[in-house]
Amino acid sequence: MTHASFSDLATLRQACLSPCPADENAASTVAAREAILTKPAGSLGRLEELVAWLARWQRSATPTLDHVQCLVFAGNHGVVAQGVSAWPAEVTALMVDNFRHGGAAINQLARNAQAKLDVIALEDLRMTGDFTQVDAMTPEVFLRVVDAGFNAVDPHASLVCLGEMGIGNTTAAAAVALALFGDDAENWAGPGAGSDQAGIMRKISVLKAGIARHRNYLADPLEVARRLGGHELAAIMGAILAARKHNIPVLLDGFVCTAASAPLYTLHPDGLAHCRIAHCSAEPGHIRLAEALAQKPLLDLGLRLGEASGAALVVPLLRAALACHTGMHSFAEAGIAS
Ligand SMILES: Cc1cc2ncn([C@H]3O[C@H](COP(=O)(O)O)[C@@H](O)[C@H]3O)c2cc1C
Ligand SMILES: O=C(O)c1cccnc1
Repeated sequence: MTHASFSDLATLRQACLSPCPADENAASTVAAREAILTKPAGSLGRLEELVAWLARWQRSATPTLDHVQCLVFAGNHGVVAQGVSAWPAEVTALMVDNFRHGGAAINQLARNAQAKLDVIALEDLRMTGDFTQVDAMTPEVFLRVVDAGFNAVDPHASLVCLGEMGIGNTTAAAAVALALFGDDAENWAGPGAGSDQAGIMRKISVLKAGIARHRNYLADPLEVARRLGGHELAAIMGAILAARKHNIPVLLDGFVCTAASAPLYTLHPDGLAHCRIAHCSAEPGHIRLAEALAQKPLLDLGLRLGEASGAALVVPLLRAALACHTGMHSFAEAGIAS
């Protein structure tokens, strides 16, 4: 039995508007040690910044990666009825089974990262409402899935990798991005899991119809998430809030995961400071979305999968960064005049 964390939208909004501050002391202790290690200053590039980021959000000058949790949320989307995915909605449940039997890409990548994989199927994989016709979620369902995401985070994790599975969710993600950041629907619509040009054109029409239908409510990022998003996207938002509360840094995966996180940034500019975008998805809107969140994705490998695959791939990189930081000798220890 999980406990309810957000009893109403006002409580959730308050949590989003008051993210706890970083531990800058831990980050500066790490930076001070970085400066005396046997290398030219700054020569490990972003690896140095990543160790400081871990320290800042774990609130420890000696960050660890002992307990890495990969958390994949699954949900189904009513908007699939509009022909926006190359795949039928049934594939969501089949992939959840595949995750449970160890057969998906994320099973291999999580094991490779020495991470625990938790898969949460939301609302028994019932569909959201088709956002061209109705709200994707009622306030009750929205709060329930945000809660499910919040409660899925292991409070003892050293790092959480977030990801998703949900046929049709690149359309929900694009709708959220379009509502929050504007621009043309064409710039947020991509092939997702393999839509052809005709499928992308349908997606663009669906995005425009969704924005038109909900236009009077889109100034509020929580309404954007509730009306246009999805169960797994809302759960990702809840997980990000929980991670902040439990001092856990977060790796966001690709386009869908980043779009899910975006309402927290528009509600508070510091709301995603404990999160890093792990990689730049091949989904064309992702780089634009990362820029809107003032982030630079860590890897760019042309992945377009989701499932937390890109996030899990960054874990070995973080282990490498930590190994240098903790294992290297100082100039004094090595007898090198600096
Ligand atoms: C077999 C399979 C495995 C997947 N794993 C992740 N996705 C990814 O593709 C889906 C989104 O694309 P769209 O919006 O075009 O439906 C999501 O489930 C996402 O996680 C998959 C998709 C498929 C088909
Ligand atoms: O980057 C993503 O999140 C993505 C891309 C394609 C399909 N599903 C997810």
